[in-house]
Amino acid sequence: MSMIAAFYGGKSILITGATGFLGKVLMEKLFRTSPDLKVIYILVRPKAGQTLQQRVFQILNSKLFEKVKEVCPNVHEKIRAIYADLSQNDFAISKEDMQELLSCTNIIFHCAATVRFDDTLRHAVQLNVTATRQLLLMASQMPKLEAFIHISTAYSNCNLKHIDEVIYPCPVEPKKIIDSLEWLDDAIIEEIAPKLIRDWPNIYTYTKALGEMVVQQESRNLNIAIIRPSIVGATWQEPFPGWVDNINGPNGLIIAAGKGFLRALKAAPKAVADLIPVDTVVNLMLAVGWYTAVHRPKSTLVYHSTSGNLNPCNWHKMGVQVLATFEKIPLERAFRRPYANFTSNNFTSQYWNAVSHQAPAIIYDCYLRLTGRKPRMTKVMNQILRTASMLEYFLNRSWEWSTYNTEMLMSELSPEDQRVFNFDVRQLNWLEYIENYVLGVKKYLLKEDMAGIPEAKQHLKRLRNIHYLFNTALFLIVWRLLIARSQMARNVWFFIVSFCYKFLSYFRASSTLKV
Ligand SMILES: CCCCCCCCCCCCCCCCCCCCCCCC(=O)SCCNC(=O)CCNC(=O)[C@H](O)C(C)(C)COP(=O)(O)OP(=O)(O)OC[C@H]1O[C@@H](n2cnc3c(N)ncnc32)[C@H](O)[C@@H]1OP(=O)(O)O
Ligand SMILES: NC(=O)C1=CN([C@@H]2O[C@H](COP(=O)(O)OP(=O)(O)OC[C@H]3O[C@@H](n4cnc5c(N)ncnc54)[C@H](OP(=O)(O)O)[C@@H]3O)[C@@H](O)[C@H]2O)C=CC1
Repeated sequence: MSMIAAFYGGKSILITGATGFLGKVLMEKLFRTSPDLKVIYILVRPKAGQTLQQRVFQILNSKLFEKVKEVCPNVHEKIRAIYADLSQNDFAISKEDMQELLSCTNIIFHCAATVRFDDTLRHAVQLNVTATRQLLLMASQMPKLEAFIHISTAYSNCNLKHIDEVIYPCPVEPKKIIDSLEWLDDAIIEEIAPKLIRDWPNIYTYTKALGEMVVQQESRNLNIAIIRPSIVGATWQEPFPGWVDNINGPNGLIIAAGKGFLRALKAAPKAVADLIPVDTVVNLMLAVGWYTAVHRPKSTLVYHSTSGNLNPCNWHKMGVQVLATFEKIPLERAFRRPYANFTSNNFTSQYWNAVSHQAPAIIYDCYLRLTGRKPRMTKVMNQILRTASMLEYFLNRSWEWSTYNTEMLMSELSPEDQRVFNFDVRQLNWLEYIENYVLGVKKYLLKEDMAGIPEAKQHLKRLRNIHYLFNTALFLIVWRLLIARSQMARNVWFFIVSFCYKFLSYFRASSTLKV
């Protein structure tokens, strides 16, 4: 019997960010392995014209939850959506709901955050810092609380090269920043933001670092742990391989590459691609929840959920495997044939951007204009390039994350728990994982039908022929122009033609002799 699964039985669990990528997989695993848990409270806001109930209904009726319905048929009754907006005071939770949360919660998983790299400092601080402080305050008023698990990111200290499982201090106290945001106006905040974030690459990683500091400062006598995942990718094994549902991180780039929009990337081919499957992160979270509640470590432990030091893969290997999968299972209606060119050189990268991205987009837009349609490719391309440039920082560096606590926890688990809550990334086969990942992007994110693969392959063949035709025509035009204008080009041309003629004559003569 799994000790961890048994631990969550009968428990009331509060999850923030349950409608997000990580949150959904966490709920799924909890319901599947501990169907006898009491209730999962989720803090949700209405979104995109959907009420809380509609949002929950949509999640529970998605493919991700198919297995859950078999083991926990009354899952609808065990999930309690509470209206909350984490950017508001007291999260705008009603008094009754707050009372229930305070008196019943046993475990908190705090996943909610803004993960946009370019969010405003005000909003990112509200979500990633102030909301964490507010939740800790609530936690301190929960008599039944056994553990508070805070989800940070492995990149919260990406201004360092080697990162240990400790909380690093930030140059400016989070409290000072929270206080100053109350009276500074938005224009001034945006002006001082670059000075505040110093050597952090973006507001997201900076505010996640502040969030960790808040956890350390406001922990009181709570049982807290921090988990730092690196780049969270599709599911590895559970509930099925390749599940993914948003375009963050690698997903958007995989689509852009598969559709042939993105054919070159400023990335160091040998840099470590520190991806971690979402189910691995969730298994670690549940194991940490159990360990923190049962063993009550004296201090706040930090756990790295990373792959680089145990089972490294680099961007080159990843790119090659992504392309190999697109050969077998192409995406539909590609703009160009998928191709990957990784370069860390500024000049080469700009060259590829002009030749491989901007020029084809402009040519295609001209074609759209000529055929009476609205041009759109340049806009799409600029958006993709903007996204790629936002991710560049992470694609051109490698970090070393120590994993002592994570490995210690692994050794504390029973063999059964090591199997059910497997977070040993050494067992991950990258080639198989990436293939399933790409397949998952096609099936679950783009919702493309597998029956369309022969047509997609046919389309790629047509694109290849157009490519050859275009290149030949371009070559001939350039050459013709050169010959018309330059004596030297004419000389070279005559030399090549006479050389070919002589070679052919010799070849013909020698083959006649043999006969
Ligand atoms: C040779 C090239 C091909 C290579 C082929 C092989 C592939 C190789 C393997 C794959 C490489 C993978 C590289 C991944 C690198 C990932 C590094 C991530 C680093 C993580 C650090 C920390 C990790 C975390 O802790 S948290 C989660 C990370 N957070 C994010 O990922 C959020 C990032 N996104 C943003 O901040 C914004 O979306 C932003 C700033 C990029 C764009 O904002 P903007 O307001 O301009 O646009 P949006 O409204 O958000 O979107 C507009 C438009 O763009 C599409 N889009 C959004 N994000 C992405 C994306 N990541 N990739 C591609 N496209 C994206 C979005 O769908 C919208 O499209 P519409 O059609 O207009 O709806
Ligand atoms: N994805 C990744 O690669 C990584 C993620 N992480 C961390 O993991 C955690 C989860 O990330 P992930 O699931 O990918 O992110 P998502 O963007 O998928 O999910 C974010 C969640 O936070 C919720 N949220 C955001 N703002 C509010 C608000 N004002 N009120 C209530 N809820 C809000 C969202 O709700 P709604 O659905 O309403 O928007 C959503 O449920 C984050 O803390 C992130 O920093 C760490 C490393 C890597």
